[in-house]
Amino acid sequence: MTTLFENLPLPGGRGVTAPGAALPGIVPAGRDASPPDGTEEHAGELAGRRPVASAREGEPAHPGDARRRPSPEDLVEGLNPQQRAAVEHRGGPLLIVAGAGSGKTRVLTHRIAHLLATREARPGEILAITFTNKAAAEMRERVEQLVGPAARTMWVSTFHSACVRILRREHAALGMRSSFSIYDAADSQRLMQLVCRSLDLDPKRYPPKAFSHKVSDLKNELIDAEDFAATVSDSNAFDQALASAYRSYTQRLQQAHALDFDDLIGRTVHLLRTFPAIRESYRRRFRHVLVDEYQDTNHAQYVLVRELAGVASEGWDVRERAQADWAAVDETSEQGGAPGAALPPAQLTVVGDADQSIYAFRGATIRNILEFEEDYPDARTILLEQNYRSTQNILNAANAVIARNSGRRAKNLWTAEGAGPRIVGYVADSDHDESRFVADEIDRLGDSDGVKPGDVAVFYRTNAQSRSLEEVLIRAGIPYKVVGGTRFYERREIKDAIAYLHAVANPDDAVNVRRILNVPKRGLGDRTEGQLAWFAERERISFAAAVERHEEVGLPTRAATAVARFAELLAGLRAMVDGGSSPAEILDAALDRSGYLAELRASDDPQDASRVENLAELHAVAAEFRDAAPDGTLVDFLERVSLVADADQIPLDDGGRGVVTLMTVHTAKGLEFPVVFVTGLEDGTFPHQRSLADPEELSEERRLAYVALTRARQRLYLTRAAVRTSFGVPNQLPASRFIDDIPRESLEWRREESATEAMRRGWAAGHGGRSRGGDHDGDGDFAPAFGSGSRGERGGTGPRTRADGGVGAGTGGGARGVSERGGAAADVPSLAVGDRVTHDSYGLGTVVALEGAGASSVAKIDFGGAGTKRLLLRYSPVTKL
Ligand SMILES: Nc1ncnc2c1ncn2[C@@H]1O[C@H](COP(=O)(O)OP(=O)(O)OP(=O)(O)O)[C@@H](O)[C@H]1O
Ligand SMILES: [Mg+2]
Repeated sequence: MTTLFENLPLPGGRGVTAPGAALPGIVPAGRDASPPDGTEEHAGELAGRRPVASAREGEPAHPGDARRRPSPEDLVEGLNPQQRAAVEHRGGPLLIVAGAGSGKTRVLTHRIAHLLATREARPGEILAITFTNKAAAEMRERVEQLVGPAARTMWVSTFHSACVRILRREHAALGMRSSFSIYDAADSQRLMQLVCRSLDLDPKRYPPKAFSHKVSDLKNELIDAEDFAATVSDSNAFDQALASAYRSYTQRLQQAHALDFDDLIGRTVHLLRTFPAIRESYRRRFRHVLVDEYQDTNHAQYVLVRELAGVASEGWDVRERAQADWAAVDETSEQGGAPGAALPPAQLTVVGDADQSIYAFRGATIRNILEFEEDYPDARTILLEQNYRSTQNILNAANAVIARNSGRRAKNLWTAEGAGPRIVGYVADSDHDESRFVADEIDRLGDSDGVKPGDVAVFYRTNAQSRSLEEVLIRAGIPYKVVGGTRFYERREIKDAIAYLHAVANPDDAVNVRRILNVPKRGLGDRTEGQLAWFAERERISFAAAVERHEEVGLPTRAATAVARFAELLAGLRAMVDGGSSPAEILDAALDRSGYLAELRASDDPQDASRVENLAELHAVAAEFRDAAPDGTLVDFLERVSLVADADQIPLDDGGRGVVTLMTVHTAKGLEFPVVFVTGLEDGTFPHQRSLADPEELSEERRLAYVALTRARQRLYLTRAAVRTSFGVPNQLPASRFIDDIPRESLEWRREESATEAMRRGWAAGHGGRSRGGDHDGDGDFAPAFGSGSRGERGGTGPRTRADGGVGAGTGGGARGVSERGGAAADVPSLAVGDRVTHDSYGLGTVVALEGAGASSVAKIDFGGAGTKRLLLRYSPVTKL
């Protein structure tokens, strides 16, 4: 078969490239071998249930797999006594709490293998939950290595993937289509925007984005629109607006046959709570529920686990549990799974580390781990204290940083690895200088110690920090990969292409149909869209149905013709679905027949060329899907791409040397690397600016720092920039308070800002500063003044220029706060929000926000037609009117 992309080299020269290529952890819906609902295989499972030892006799051997299966004894070999106890524990719920790198994930994997090797469980009875699809694939692979291909029928997945699987099976009970769409965060924000617009809400007072977050928080607490509306007081205008937006948002999702990410969990909880027979069937199926990274579960996920596993009534005798388990299962199977049958709870194993809870902003609550014992009174808790990942110096640093959080269980991680090299600290002049140090050091380690790029990870607090690292790595010729950032699936062309597929798979998906109505341009503007939307509302039909019935809408001729062609296009693509075409073929047809690809190809904008490449990459993902799942439907494919988490973009090993991984600390959870650079260790960067005044947020930042430091196995670098440019504005930031906590003897400064340097810089700022007059908007960059200028000048070649008059009185000595020395503050116009100003190039504007003080004051100014700009006032020709 020929494809549209035949003549295009695929990016990276490989058949399938990293984004989405691995897409592990999700099996296409309906393709799972073992339905949980008491039919077919499952019924057989129950009927064939015999005492433990003979349970698997009838299982087919795996020809061609001649490796000796490890014995249960092999599986606990090399584990320490606590790890071993955790692997061998049977009966009541088990909580494993332990610091980073103590083998929690390893214990979970070995525990699964052990249950299988002792024949106490069949693979189909195991549900293991991990935090990312990548972690799921890794765990499945490791179990497979240990016990062979039987592992394939286990459910190892993320919460979201497991819920999608359940919902696709049980959709009928909830009155949903099995082909429901899944809206990611961007989709749901778009929908919220539409909702707010149609409710005529002033976006300044009621920002749709904030509403999206609030709705997500409510859903994580399992509070639906009606529940919420009932709690809102008449006098609270904000909450009232939120309540109506929430209600309308919920309706729109339903009309679109779509679920957002939070719904995946919430609807599954609702399903299990509302239909006892369905709940029982899953409880009968999953006799072992294991959850990794339990500290990051939110309330909805917590309830989900409880619903799936069940809770023992008080006084349940743990020792009798195993026996009762079999008896009860036999009983229920005879009753055909009647609700209310006395089924003992599944064996629940959760592992986590309260010190690594870093998702409070998504509603994760440490409470789930701290109070596990209260919630599960017969739970056993096992602590692991030996760390197998890092050197003692790294652990000393991590222990010291986390020790300052209050209200935690003290832990004392130790390692038999020895002290290892000391942690290296580096104070750079600027963010570019910092990046350069990282690149130089990676090079040096390669030459002197044979460290491969794939051994190295560079972490930062926020995605925006990756850009200067990228620039420097590209120049240094060091292969790297950014995980997160502008994610592949968030690129415009990829979202457009996927919107086409959604529109084809699910005609009721209004958001996606509307997204592509005029993409590529068909001369269908807001007016036509509005007319169609209005018609849909009046007729109580979907937007796509309105497109089909366009003749009745009363559109002007030109628009009518264009809409007719659009309707034809969608109908043709839908016919391909019915005709059994693969997602890859449908994708090709959509991009071809719509003219989307042709338009990009005809363009001479270089960005459009890379868009074509990205689409080729998406085609490669679809083609790979076709090869892996020849019967996979369009819905299956969309499900797979919707659920790719950031952490799944970590590249596959490239020719054995790998590539440097750049990622945020959040994404790094659970991973480990021989060499780790933690960059941007400044108060205001990491810890994040907005956490500085809030003790709870600061505690979370501290946990984040603990996660960052504990990813390192052998070498750890901590770097900071004395001046960091963010959003085009240079800021002078003091050292991160986390650095101060690290024991001196574990840390060696490769370059520390000396007092003389600080003084010299003070002199430079006072006497040799840049002339005034430049301006900087949010998209601009200070690189000419800072980045490239300071690059390569390390070692102090003369005075350096500074835009920010504040200098280092405190930067080396640990004093906090931005100094305002330098005499420039007087030049800064004093502004207030709402002031009218004039700017030499942008004209008239209104101040909408202010940040910083004195020489580092930044104003956000709305210049109407010229857009909203963020300006460093000291360098901007702004005059107050
Ligand atoms: N008993 C052991 N013997 C040898 N290596 C071990 C042992 N236990 C764990 N390890 C190794 O230590 C490293 C850390 O283990 P693992 O990733 O399971 O820790 P973790 O507690 O899950 O960490 P995190 O909190 O970061 O998720 C891994 O490389 C693992 O293979
Ligand atoms: Mg782990």
